[in-house]
Amino acid sequence: MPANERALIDATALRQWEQQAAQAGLDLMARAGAAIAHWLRLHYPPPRRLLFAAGSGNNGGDALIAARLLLSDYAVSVWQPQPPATAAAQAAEQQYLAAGGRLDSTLSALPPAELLIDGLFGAGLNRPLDAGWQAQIAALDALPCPRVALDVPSGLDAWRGCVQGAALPVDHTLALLCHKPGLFTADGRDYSGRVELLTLDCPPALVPAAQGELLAANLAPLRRRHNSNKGSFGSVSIIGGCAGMGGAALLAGRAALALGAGKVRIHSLDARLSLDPLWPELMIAPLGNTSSLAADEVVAIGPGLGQSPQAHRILASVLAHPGALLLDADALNLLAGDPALQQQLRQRPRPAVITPHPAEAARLLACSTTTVQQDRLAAVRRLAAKLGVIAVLKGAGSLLCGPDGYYRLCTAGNAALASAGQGDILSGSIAALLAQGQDETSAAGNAVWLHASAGDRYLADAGGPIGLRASSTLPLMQQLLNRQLTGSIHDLHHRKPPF
Ligand SMILES: NC(=O)C1=CN([C@@H]2O[C@H](COP(=O)(O)OP(=O)(O)OC[C@H]3O[C@@H](n4cnc5c(N)ncnc54)[C@H](O)[C@@H]3O)[C@@H](O)[C@H]2O)[C@@H](O)CC1
Ligand SMILES: Nc1ncnc2c1ncn2[C@@H]1O[C@H](COP(=O)(O)OP(=O)(O)O)[C@@H](O)[C@H]1O
Ligand SMILES: [K+]
Repeated sequence: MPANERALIDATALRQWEQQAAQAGLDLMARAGAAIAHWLRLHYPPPRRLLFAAGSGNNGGDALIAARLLLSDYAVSVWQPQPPATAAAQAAEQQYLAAGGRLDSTLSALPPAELLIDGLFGAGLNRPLDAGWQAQIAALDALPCPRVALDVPSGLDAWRGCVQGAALPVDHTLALLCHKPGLFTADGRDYSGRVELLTLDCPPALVPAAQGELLAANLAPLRRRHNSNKGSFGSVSIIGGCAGMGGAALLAGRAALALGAGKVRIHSLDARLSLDPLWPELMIAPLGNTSSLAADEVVAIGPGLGQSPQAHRILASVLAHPGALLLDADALNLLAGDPALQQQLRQRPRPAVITPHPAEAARLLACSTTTVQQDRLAAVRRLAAKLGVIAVLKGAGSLLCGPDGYYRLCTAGNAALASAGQGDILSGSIAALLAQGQDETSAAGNAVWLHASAGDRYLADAGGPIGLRASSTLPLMQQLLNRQLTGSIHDLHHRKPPF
């Protein structure tokens, strides 16, 4: 996807964009209606019985314009529960009626349709749907035909990805002008189906600066020269693995090795953990003091760390590590409980990476997990600003954000990754990419993408999301990474790839 099509624009900037386009004489609703009609002709060619649901806002206006353009070739019905409330939607209604279209306010009175086009609510949904609307959504949901949402599935918050009372799950969503983050995070993926962007060919001069983007991987910088050795790919120290939680540190360590770190050492809080028999390449040492850490090594602290006084002490001293630093799991829980540690983190010259899941994020922000999940973007921005870090808010539609508020949203991944130990895999993977010289933003973004995409590969191969163990994610990630690099390696040698 080209970079400009990955842009994410906040609600306020989108409104301004809309106004500036209107001032420049661009009729965005006409363009949206035409693009929607074109898309429908291509994907659901005539003859067909189409049912448009047209709401009172501009989302309904888009539906009415598309309906008018398709009147001649399709059997078109329009369900309009309320009259249009904006001037643009009123004009669209007039044109539709003038072209011979019919409107109906009773859904049950309409003939059965072969395709439902949902233009009830779009990006302007601004409060939860009441019981009456929820019943209308349920009635639409009961229709036995495929559905296409215009801009956003009705009832889904375009910006936060939360269902507002009820939402209509669809097969396709046609995002208009730009992608909306709510299509991909929180509940978004469960409702939006396959998302396609209709850019409406807006002249680049009118396009505002983006506040975020859909995450894309850039793994080419990880390609390797023949003339390299393990020292070329950095060292990682994983600090964690207290009694009963050694597996977390081992998973993180294995991930760091699998994703290409030159050397990986686990500093375990449990002296009994001295060897990983399946991965003997991992060096395991009991936790000494942090003076044994080299300044240029990558430190990942947290997997299986526990919250003992010893864990607290080691975290306090590791925050002074001058090299790259990643905090996960119990390191984040300790951080949440101690403002002095937070202050230390903020003062680091080199910003750390933190990888909270929603419950850890809630502890760090002193709010509930529900509050985090109701506005994941606001939460990740607050975390990054409050702690001066690169924050990764994990979960469906992982979000990455730096202290400047610019964010990236991962559209890959699925519930196959909702299994124990996957967070440890992600931590070790980020550490591996940091060790190979990627900066914090790139390492976190690339590792999140590889991890989520490995989950998608599993889903496709296994036919479903059940049964992916954290350990089994590693070979999938390794393969994805190597395949991404292959092109660059062959470019390097000016040879045609053999496959
Ligand atoms: N942003 C843009 O530049 C463009 C926007 N367009 C369309 O315009 C849409 C946004 O239009 P609007 O801002 O008019 O908003 P919508 O059409 O999404 O709907 C808002 C209307 O529903 C009402 N409403 C909101 N929440 C409600 C609730 N819970 N219960 C009952 N009523 C509720 C509002 O008061 C308003 O009347 C986009 O989604 C897109 O389809 C396109 O026409 C093209 C370009
Ligand atoms: N439903 C989901 N969709 C996409 N990614 C998910 C989903 N559930 C979990 N993940 C990913 O799996 C990982 C789980 O991490 P975490 O919750 O810390 O697990 P653990 O504590 O068991 O290691 C994160 O990278 C998260 O983004
Ligand atoms: K809609």
